[in-house]
Amino acid sequence: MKAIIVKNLKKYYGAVKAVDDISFDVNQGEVVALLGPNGAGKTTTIEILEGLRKKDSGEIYYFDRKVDHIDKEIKKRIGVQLQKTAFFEYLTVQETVELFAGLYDMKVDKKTLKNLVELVSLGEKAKSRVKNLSGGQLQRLALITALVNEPEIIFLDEPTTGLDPQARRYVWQIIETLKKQGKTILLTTHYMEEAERLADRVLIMDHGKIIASGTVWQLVESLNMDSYIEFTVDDAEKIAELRKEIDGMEILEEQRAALATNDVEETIQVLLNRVKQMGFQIDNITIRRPNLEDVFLHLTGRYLRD
Ligand SMILES: Nc1ncnc2c1ncn2[C@@H]1O[C@H](COP(=O)(O)OP(=O)(O)OP(=O)(O)O)[C@@H](O)[C@H]1O
Repeated sequence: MKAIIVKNLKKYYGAVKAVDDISFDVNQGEVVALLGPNGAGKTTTIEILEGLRKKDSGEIYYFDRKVDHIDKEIKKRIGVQLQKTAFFEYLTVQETVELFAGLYDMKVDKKTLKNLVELVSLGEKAKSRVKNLSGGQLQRLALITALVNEPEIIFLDEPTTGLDPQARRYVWQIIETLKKQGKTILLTTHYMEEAERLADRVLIMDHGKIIASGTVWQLVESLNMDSYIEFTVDDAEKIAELRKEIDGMEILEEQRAALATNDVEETIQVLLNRVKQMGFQIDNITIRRPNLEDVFLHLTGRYLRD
């Protein structure tokens, strides 16, 4: 049984095709990431599935049942973390969890409450007021609100946006724990590392469309490139000059470039020879495997991180 099936989903805002005829499914127990830049249509998609926005057209199935609107029955089985959650500053963590449980007509007993706050490592903060929490702690509290009703499917809209690397890793560990518990998770992100680390399957979205999907491995394999050579040049003009000379070279930032290749040795030799002839130097040469960023660049000609 599929947890979710989406067929030909559309949502336009005037001329903006926020979601433009997308189809996908999510298996039970699977973690699927909707990966794409700002404005790709990720939030619109997920909020339609949560019942927070109306679709223009298309079909949605939950647990193999076609649903025309997201009814109570479904809402009991899904957990929702919005991109931004507003909390009451003067409530404590514990009171906030109780409040959210109340929205589901549920009362959380002491044990469940303890389990929830400990899952997101807020045990010591249970009696602290929301206004005294850090950004990372608030984000973890927002995660709890998606879990209070013990859902089978969890929607996470950009669960780590704005967090520092350490706080981000913390949230990733929690999501991995939920995955181990067998939860089905659909998350949105514009961080390729997040999709690479958490997702069983990635749906790459751009301009309202799913432009590629598969496991990270499948997506990266589709590039047909073994390696990327990256290097820096201490002069932005020279890097542009070099790009004209070398096929397949991409400028990453002003002074950094990447070159896709299936033959590292030969490509490095060609590169070094050319650079020598042109009379300058390259530094910081690294060789790495292709990643989702390269896939996005290959498909759209743009960088995901921009
Ligand atoms: N309520 C709305 N009214 C008009 N346009 C909207 C509305 N909501 C979203 N859009 C537009 O639809 C497009 C998709 O937006 P959406 O928020 O779904 O993208 P996203 O991929 O989630 O991006 P982000 O990461 O910034 O949230 C954008 O062009 C956005 O401006």
